[in-house]
Order: sequence, then C-alpha cells, then structure tokens
Amino acid sequence: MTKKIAPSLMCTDLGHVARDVQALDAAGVDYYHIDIMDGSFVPNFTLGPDFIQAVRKLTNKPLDIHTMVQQPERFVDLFQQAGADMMSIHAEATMNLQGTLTQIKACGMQAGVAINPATPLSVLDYVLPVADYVVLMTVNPGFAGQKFIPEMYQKIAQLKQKITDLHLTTKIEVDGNLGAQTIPQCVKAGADWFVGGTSSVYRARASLADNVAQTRQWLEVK
Ligand SMILES: O=C(CO)[C@H](O)[C@H](O)COP(=O)(O)O
Repeated sequence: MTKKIAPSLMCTDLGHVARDVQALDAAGVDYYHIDIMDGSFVPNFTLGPDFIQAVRKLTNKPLDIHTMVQQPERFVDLFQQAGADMMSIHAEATMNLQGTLTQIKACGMQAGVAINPATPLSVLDYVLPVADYVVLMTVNPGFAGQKFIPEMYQKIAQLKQKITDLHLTTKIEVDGNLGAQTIPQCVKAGADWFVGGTSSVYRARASLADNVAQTRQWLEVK
C-alpha cells in the first residue's frame, strides 16, 4: 500500500486513548500523527512528551511527531526518548533547518520539514536531500476542523515535480481537512501520506473502523 493514513491523535477522545488506538490498530492505520503545539508558533496548545510516552506503550506502529513549536532543535532528544519514530519541524520555526533535520536523523528518527500554506516551496531547495518527508499544511496549523485552502493542490503538484526532478524519494504528507472532497484531488496531485482528522478518521457519524475503511476508498482514486 503506497498511500498511507495517519490518524491525528489531537482529534481522538482523550478519555479513551487506549480504546481508540486499539481500534485504529485493528483497522489497519499505517502510523500515528501527534501534534505538539507551544502556544507561540501557533495560538493553541495540544499534546506533549508524556502523551507520546503513553501512546508508545499502546502500539508498535510508528509515531510521527509534528512539532508546531518555536526552535524545535531544543526538543529533538526529548521526543526521541519519549518514543517518536518520525519528527517534523516547521521551516518557519527554526534558524537552523538543515542542521536540525540532520540532528533528527542522527537520533534514528525520520526527519520531516513542515511548511505553512503561505510558505513558498523554495525554502526546501537546500534541505530536500536530508528530508524523509515534507508536511504540506493544507490549512493554517493550530486547529482541527478548518477548511482546505484550494491553492494547496497546485503546491502539492509542484512539490511532487521538484522531488521527481531531483530523483529523491522524499514523501509528501498532507495535513488539514482531508476528506471526501479533498483526498482524491490530493492523490492526483501527488500526495503520499494523509493525516486523518475530523474530516475522515474522526468523522462523528461512523465508527473509527468504518471511517478508516472509507478513507482508504477515497485514497484509491485513479
Ligand atoms: O494539524 C492539524 C491542525 O493543525 C490537524 O492534524 C488536522 O487539521 C486535523 O484534521 P482536520 O482538519 O480534518 O480536523
């Protein structure tokens, strides 16, 4: 399966994390996306290292930490020790993007660069070779339940072209309002990995298992 689904655990029922992770594991999700917000880079707070540690005990699937924090280079060891397998940092949040990506890889994690909707792809020019994946935000980061920014379809396609031209294997992870209306177009544009929030995996009207199965169908567009 080349296209991957990663439930966004900020959307899970925090009173029933173990129950939900067990259900999502059984439903065959590929990995888990964990949002860390510092109240400064984005106007919200979410999960932290204690939560990563707790989830680490519940599943063997990879844990993808999306840091929405200023100067993420301060926390690479902290998240690695908590149990992270993948860690993305925002290009807008660090003065040392290349060095921090290298630091993440040296710790044995996959390294990702995340970029906000308004950030041009040119920030990736000299770091793509050290990035295992790029997190293209399709909403402004900070809150679940927002509306997809349509200009992001073209951005995905342009990034895919860049990666192909450079003969790299960097994956494109998309994050924000991915559901029935947006997933098929993101697939066509070249996205590889899909963060599942309130628009897909956590849709209120069905079980987690049914939502994961439905999301897989949206990914199968040709
Ligand atoms: O990164 C995020 C918010 O910054 C969330 O992971 C994402 O937005 C959740 O998905 P949805 O938009 O479908 O609720």
